[in-house]
Amino acid sequence: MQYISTRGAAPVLEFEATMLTGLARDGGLYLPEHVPPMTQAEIAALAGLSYEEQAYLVMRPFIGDTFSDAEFRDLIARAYAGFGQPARAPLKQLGPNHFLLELFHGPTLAFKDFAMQLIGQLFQAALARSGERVTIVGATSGDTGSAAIEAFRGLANVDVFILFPYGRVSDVQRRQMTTPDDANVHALAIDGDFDTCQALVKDMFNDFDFRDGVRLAGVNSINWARVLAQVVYYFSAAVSLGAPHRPVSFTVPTGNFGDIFAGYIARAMGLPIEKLIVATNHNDILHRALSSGGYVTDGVKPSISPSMDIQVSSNFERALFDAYGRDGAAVAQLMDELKATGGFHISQGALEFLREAFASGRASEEETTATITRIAQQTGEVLCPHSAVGVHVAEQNLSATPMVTLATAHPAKFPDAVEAATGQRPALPARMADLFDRPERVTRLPNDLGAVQALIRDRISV
Ligand SMILES: Cc1ncc(COP(=O)(O)O)c(C=O)c1O
Ligand SMILES: N[C@@H](CCOP(=O)(O)O)C(=O)O
Repeated sequence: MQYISTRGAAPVLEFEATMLTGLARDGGLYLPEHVPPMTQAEIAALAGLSYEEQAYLVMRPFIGDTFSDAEFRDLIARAYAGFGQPARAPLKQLGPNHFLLELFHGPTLAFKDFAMQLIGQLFQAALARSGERVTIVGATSGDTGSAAIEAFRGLANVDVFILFPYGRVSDVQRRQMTTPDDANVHALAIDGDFDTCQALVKDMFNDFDFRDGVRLAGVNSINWARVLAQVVYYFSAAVSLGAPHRPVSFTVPTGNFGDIFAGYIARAMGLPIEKLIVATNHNDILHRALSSGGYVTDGVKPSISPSMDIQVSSNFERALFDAYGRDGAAVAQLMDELKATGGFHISQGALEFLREAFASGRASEEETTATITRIAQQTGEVLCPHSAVGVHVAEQNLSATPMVTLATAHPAKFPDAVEAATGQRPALPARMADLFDRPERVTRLPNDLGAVQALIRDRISV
């Protein structure tokens, strides 16, 4: 299995190098050269298997000979052993044809754990073999950061630097990043928004002296392995609802487009997904782009679903690559235009391609709060604000096809928004009960590439 860049001008890589590289050297994102299909019989055979076995069967064709079969099975088992639910991703019924896929039972209470716990294992195995050390740098709007820290804390051959927007993550999210006391964990509060943090990370990857000097690695969803691990739960949910004999639709609370792009890969592998519905909060660039063809940034507005406060949605580039017939030069031109002018127009042909797979909707702040209130009253399920955005949009798109909405975080990560909607403050799990008593360790930095790079060099003594 070989991986190519969305901008067509970076080396073609095998799985291991793709995973350890993160962003391609031409600024693009890696994708498999061909998506390996699963037959109807292979999909049907997933029903009733453990999540771990489904994960092995779905991901195996993508990893080439990076790991032996036994090693890969073992790494998957280790990755999910710490999840609080035997089903890993339980499916709950919300309404007659509407289901909720709970993805928040991992160690940091968000869907990010599904991928991050696995790539933590894959990195450790690969680095143990090569004897290399890496510097992981990640941008977060709140959840990726804590998931990455949890997956890599305490490892001898990894330093992990997480850039989060100062004052724009919830208190629980911030403390999850600032309270681990491991020497290899570095939480950096940046003056700016998530897009600022993500741009700094990409700039570090595009500075080859720095990149090679510190042996930079990325664990944002620019890393293909992150997307791959998220493909699995689309299969697990769909087969439990009757796939491949019955199609299913998914609504996905969306920011950086990584999670929904994993659904797109599942669909490309042959999973009968009728529609993938992008659900945004009032940072609705993706909804506007799919509605009008204009992808135009207009500044990140804080919301009660802060993890989706994103305007420059990294993984949309992967979808554009397919929509433009895998023409890397065309994608590079769009991305240059985005950087220079803050937007671009999607061609009619590409837009039609995207609309065949994706639909979209948005939820206002009021609609999000009202959805948390109503669903708690009707079903007893307490949604986090991101999941509520998803449920609101899904409800506008219900049909005869079963709809699965992804519940992407635990409500206790966003207690203020949930309390405002339900009158009840959701409790953190017992293992996190002392989160607010632990001392915080964080460095505040301006939006200045040189300052961030200097700090990283200093901390790792390069
Ligand atoms: C809780 C939550 N929901 C939804 C999203 C959006 O997911 P994606 O960025 O993959 O579109 C995020 C951030 O990634 C998140 O943390
Ligand atoms: N919502 C994310 C933003 C980063 O997304 P990623 O999937 O590219 O890591 C977060 O919580 O940090």
